[in-house]
Amino acid sequence: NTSEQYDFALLMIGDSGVGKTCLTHRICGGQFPSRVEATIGVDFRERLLDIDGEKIKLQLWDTAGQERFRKSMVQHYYRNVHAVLFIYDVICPGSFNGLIAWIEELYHGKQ
Ligand SMILES: Nc1nc2c(ncn2[C@@H]2O[C@H](COP(=O)(O)OP(=O)(O)OP(=O)(O)O)[C@@H](O)[C@H]2O)c(=O)[nH]1
Repeated sequence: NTSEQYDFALLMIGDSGVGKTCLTHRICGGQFPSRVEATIGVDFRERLLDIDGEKIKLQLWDTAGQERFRKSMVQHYYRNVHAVLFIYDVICPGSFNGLIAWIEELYHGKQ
C-alpha cells in the first residue's frame, strides 16, 4: 500500500464545562464518556480515517477551559494546529459570548 498518510491537528477550545472532552472522546472513541473531570493542561486523542483510500490521522488537542490554564498553554498550540474548533454549550449563552475572548487570544498569539 503506497498511499500517503495525512496528519491533521485540531485544537478544541472553549470555556470550562462546555463539553470539549466529551466531544473529543465521541469523535475519537465513538462514545460519550459517562464520567469526565476538568481537563488539566492539554489532553490528546487520535482518530484514524480512511476516506476514498486516503489515510488520514486526526489529532485532537483537548484543552482546559479554566482560566488559570489558558495563557500559558494555549498560545503554543494555536501556532501548531491546522484548525481550531471553538466549542460552546447551546444552553449556556455565556459560553458563546466567552468565545470572543478565545478568538481574540488566537489573533494575539498569531502576531
Ligand atoms: N447534557 C449534556 N451534558 C454534557 C454534554 N457534553 C458534556 N456534558 C457534561 O458537561 C460536563 C463537562 O464536560 P467536559 O467534556 O468535561 O467539558 P470541558 O469543556 O472539557 O471542560 P474543561 O475540561 O473544564 O474545559 C460533564 O459533566 C459532562 O458529562 C452534552 O452534550 N449534553
